[in-house]
Formats: sequence, C-alpha cells, structure tokens
Amino acid sequence: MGLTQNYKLNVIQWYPGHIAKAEKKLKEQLKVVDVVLEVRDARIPMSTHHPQLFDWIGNKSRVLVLNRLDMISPQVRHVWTDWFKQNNEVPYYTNAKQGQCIEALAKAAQDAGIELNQRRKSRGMLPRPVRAVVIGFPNVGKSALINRLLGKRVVESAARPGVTRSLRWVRISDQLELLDSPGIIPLRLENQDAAVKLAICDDIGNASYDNQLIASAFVDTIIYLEAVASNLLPKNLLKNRYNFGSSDYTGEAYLHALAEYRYNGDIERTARQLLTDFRKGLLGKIPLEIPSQFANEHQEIN
Ligand SMILES: Nc1nc2c(ncn2[C@@H]2O[C@H](COP(=O)(O)OP(=O)(O)OP(=O)(O)O)[C@@H](O)[C@H]2O)c(=O)[nH]1
Repeated sequence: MGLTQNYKLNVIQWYPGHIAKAEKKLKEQLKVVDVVLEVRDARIPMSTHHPQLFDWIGNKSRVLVLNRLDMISPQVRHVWTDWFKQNNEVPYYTNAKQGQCIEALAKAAQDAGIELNQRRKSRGMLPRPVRAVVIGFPNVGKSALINRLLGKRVVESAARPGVTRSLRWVRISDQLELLDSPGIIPLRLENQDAAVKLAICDDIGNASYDNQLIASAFVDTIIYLEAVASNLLPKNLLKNRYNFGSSDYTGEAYLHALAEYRYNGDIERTARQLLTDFRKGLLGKIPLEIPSQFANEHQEIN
C-alpha cells in the first residue's frame, strides 16, 4: 500500500462520455492484443492503477510503466522499485516528454511477445509483430510515450486530460504494433483520496473539482509528507517558492494566508498558482504517494 491521507472532501466524479465508449472498444480490442503496457503517473503510482485492469487483461503479459520519471527524485524511484520488487513486479520508468528510458520499454514489450511467436512457430505459423496496447488514466502520457516509441509525433499529445478520443493502431517496428487508447478511469471514483490526487496531478478534467479545495488538499499532503517522510521531499519547498512557509497552518489556512501575503487576497488565483506550480515541477520533485514502509514513521493514516 502507498502512504495515504484521508481527505474530508465532497465527492469528485468525472466520467466523460467518450471514456465509456473507449472502455467498451478497448475491451473488444483486448481480445487481439498480446501485451498490455499499463502506464501510471510516477507521482501517484497507486492512484493511477485502474481497479478493473487485472480482470480485463486476464493472463496476458503486462508491462508496468511509471511515466513522468522527471517529476520524482532518484530516491523516490528507488523506494518504489523496492516496493514493486517485493510485490514481484518490475516497473519501467520513462520520461515520455524528453524521451528517456524508452528503448528499454520497447524491448520489454517485444520480449513479452517472444513466447507468442515461439508458439506460432511450433504450430507452423509465420511470426507476426507483437500487438501491444497502451492503457492508463487520462493525461499520464500514453500518447507522448507512443510518439517517443515511434521516434516521431503521430498521435496527438496535449497538456490536458481527455485528448485521445479514439483507438488507433501504430506500427512501431516489424516486431511491434501498438494500440493507443483514450485514458480510462473507473465509472465511479470510489476512492476519494485517489480522486483528489488525480485532480492535483491534472489527471482528471478540471470541471469536476474545486481548485481551492484541491489546492488546500495539496498543501495538506505536503505538510503531512513533510511530517512522515521529509527525507523524500525537497526541503522547505513552499517557503522556497513563495517566501512563505506552512508551519502551524492547515492546507486551507495556508491557502488563505498565502493569498493575503502574495496575491492581494485572491484565493482562487492563489489556488491555481499552487496547482500550476506543482504540475510544472516548479516546487521541486514531489511524490504525492510513497510506500508506507519508507516513511520516517511506520504508520498509515486511513
Ligand atoms: N514532465 C513530463 N511531462 C510529460 C511526460 N509524459 C507526458 N507528459 C506531458 O503530459 C501531457 C499529457 O500527455 P499525453 O501523452 O497527451 O497523455 P495521454 O495519457 O495520452 O492523455 P489522454 O489522451 O488524455 O488519455 C502532455 O503535455 C505531455 O507533454 C513526462 O514523462 N514528463
């Protein structure tokens, strides 16, 4: 389990119509797919796992990708790698924006399909390219990753969730074909802690939440992580950016106080600024989830 904090927030729900259609088509396409590349956001690897994914993919090969490598520190990468190892998983970290660690992923996808062609050969059939599908929540970087795998921009990638609206096959090489799919998300976001993190990370549409609540929750998360896992966070990250520290504040109180201090009392503007600065990485490399056993205190708040 990742280290989490319970938010006392009202319900965040987001399920645009195109996602329902895409989910249906995706399930159909899965029948002809050999390998699933599950892409998650490295800042929130637990919250960007779709709870039904394992049911859908059955015993097909799966390659786990934690994208946005540039947004977590090497130390956080290390603790997640150890955690996944304990759970018999090997995560592939990528930075789809800059194109880092892409070859290793392409090889892993291809290797996962080697067995497929061995089976075909034993039945006297000709080898064919491995068919892989890229699955993940909206905005985690699926299209950017495919573009990197291809070495050129063919599928639209944009800084807002919900851009890819249909499924399309792309030939990466003679050995590998990829299916890009729109982000999928559970019909109901039962886990509201996860929903808040998705909102903070811009992984769900912004019409579904209140910026001020989400910015307050973001500051609460930082305060909380600073208390239990300060070794995994940049030091004084709020003070460094805004010249205004968060000691003795709750997230909401900090938002209001920062608005007074820097933004003429404009709380909405302050909330947007905090969220934008985090999303652009201007506050430093901040994980919003870490495995509980790596925190200073071995406690899970739930
Ligand atoms: N910093 C950083 N940004 C990334 C990375 N990968 C993708 N992005 C950016 O994240 C945004 C979303 O990327 P997309 O590739 O469109 O995401 P997607 O998962 O296809 O999104 P949907 O089409 O909504 O499902 C774009 O602005 C990308 O440039 C990464 O590794 N690091």
